[in-house]
Amino acid sequence: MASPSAHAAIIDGKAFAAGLVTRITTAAARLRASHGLTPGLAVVIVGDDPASQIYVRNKGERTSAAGMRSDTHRLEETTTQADLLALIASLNADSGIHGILVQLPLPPHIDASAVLDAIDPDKDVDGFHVVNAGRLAVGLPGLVPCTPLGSVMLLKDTLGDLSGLHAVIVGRSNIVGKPMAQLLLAESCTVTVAHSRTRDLPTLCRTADILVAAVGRPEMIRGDWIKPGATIIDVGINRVPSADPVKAAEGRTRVVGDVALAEASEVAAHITPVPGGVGPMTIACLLANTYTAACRSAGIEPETLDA
Ligand SMILES: Nc1nc(=O)c2c([nH]1)NC[C@@H]1CN(c3ccc(C(=O)N[C@@H](CCC(=O)O)C(=O)O)cc3)C=[N+]21
Repeated sequence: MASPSAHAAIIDGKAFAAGLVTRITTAAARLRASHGLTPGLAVVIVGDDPASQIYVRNKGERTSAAGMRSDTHRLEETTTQADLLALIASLNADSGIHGILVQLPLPPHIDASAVLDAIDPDKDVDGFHVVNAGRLAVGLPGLVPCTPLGSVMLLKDTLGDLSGLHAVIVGRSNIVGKPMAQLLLAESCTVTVAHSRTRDLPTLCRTADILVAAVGRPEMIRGDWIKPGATIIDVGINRVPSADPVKAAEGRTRVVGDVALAEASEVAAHITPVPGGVGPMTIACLLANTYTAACRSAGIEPETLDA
């Protein structure tokens, strides 16, 4: 069998996230020793979507392991918007809670943006509040959405200075695509945001030095869409039937990204895998934002968490 002509380096998000969590844990311990302050995160989940339950449990365990307070509020699927808003008001007023995360998606009878915008922006560790979106857009300090924040950390660790590089972001969501565009603009990239109406997406993607895939379509981005030597950030987490037909018939699944990893690896210089790439960075950045929010609540300058 012919050996592949080139092979991308895998960007090990899981290892980078582990290092970041260690630095956060150390910084949080120092904050407790110096100021008697323990960062506290409240996670609110409405309903019992199994994937959301796993993610929320995971997050609670990580928060506690980092020496922070973790409260999980599990509400029934039928919870009213008024009850959810009342809980958020009480968490906003709780001085022991520095971060509030309302797990998405919310049930259809609840207006998600009304709920997100009810969170105190200074406790909005997801960075989804309209005030934090505005702060990011104009370059003011605020809280930055975790997935884009973690993705840019990986890019800077891999490439160093990003200035002048052409970044193509596929996906224009408020939680990934748009904030990712703002962060990469702040790094002086030339940024193009593509979406479902973009014409000739493969040709556009081939102009990208940095390609960010955040569309939620399994393996949509193929090897021949990629510029040789590009760096690929795959934000997608898609559950698909197992590659093994026997296991698939038993209902077993696997997780794949928005990028066809094996094909893309033949062309790109660097690529984040799924799993083990951006996902672990999202959780690490949630802890980082909780630490940052706790420091700011007390007027303390957060320690640098850079590698
Ligand atoms: N308010 C809110 N904030 C969120 O940040 C948020 C949310 N709602 N709703 C759900 C999504 C999903 N999400 C993930 C984060 C990390 C992994 C992760 O670490 N995944 C691992 C394991 C993947 C697997 O095997 O399932 C990996 O990529 O390596 C996955 C999913 C955060 N979300």
